Amino acid sequence: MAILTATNLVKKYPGEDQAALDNVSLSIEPGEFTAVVGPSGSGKSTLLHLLGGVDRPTSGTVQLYDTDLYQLNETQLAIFRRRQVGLIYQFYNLIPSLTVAENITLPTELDGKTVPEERLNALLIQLGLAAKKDSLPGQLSGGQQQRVAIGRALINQPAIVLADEPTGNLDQRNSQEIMRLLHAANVQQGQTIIVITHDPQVAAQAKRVLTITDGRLTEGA
Ligand SMILES: Nc1ncnc2c1ncn2[C@@H]1O[C@H](COP(=O)(O)OP(=O)(O)OP(=O)(O)O)[C@@H](O)[C@H]1O
Repeated sequence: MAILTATNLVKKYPGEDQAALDNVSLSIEPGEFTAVVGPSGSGKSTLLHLLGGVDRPTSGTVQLYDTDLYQLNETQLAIFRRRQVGLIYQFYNLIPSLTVAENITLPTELDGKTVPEERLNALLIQLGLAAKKDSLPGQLSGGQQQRVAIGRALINQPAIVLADEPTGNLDQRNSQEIMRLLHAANVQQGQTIIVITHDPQVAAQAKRVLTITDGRLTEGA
């Protein structure tokens, strides 16, 4: 059974004549590792945001397990997203005044829960950030900041991880490290991962590739 099903998704932004997403349907199986490629402006980020409950479609549905995302009200959707969706962005989106540990544990804290110290420490070791636990994002390299963002995305063990150009701002060595961590989450935790990328080397590492052109989705590169 699919973990994520999008049906006839249309997204028209106000004031735009053309739909950013034009009737996109898509089914993702649990544990899939999927890359989404396509030209700039073709609708990749729009699709990712709709799959993750970040924005609302003009029409169409997104179902994660048996929850119809856009039947939820804003509060329900925010809670669902925090628990079930891990989001990773090109420019990390960390909170500058919080330490590495605080950034990573934020989604759990927002749920009124505490991350056990052993789990946090194990994750920091896995991310290669043990020595940076109390550092602020401004004291880290880009690759380190992205690893913090991965920790934050994984801390609640979400059903799906959505990454929008996670390696777009990184050199090849750091890109490889980010991909290694995403693959580890995929293989070891069985997490379902969707990555937007412009990098053919990153797309080549995915089991499935989807292409968006002018808001329309096709299977394959
Ligand atoms: N908030 C918005 N308001 C109006 N138009 C938008 C908005 N966000 C995106 N668009 C438009 O929707 C279309 C798809 O944008 P989107 O960001 O999804 O593309 P993309 O494939 O992710 O591009 P890139 O690879 O450059 O990040 C573009 O024409 C863009 O200008």
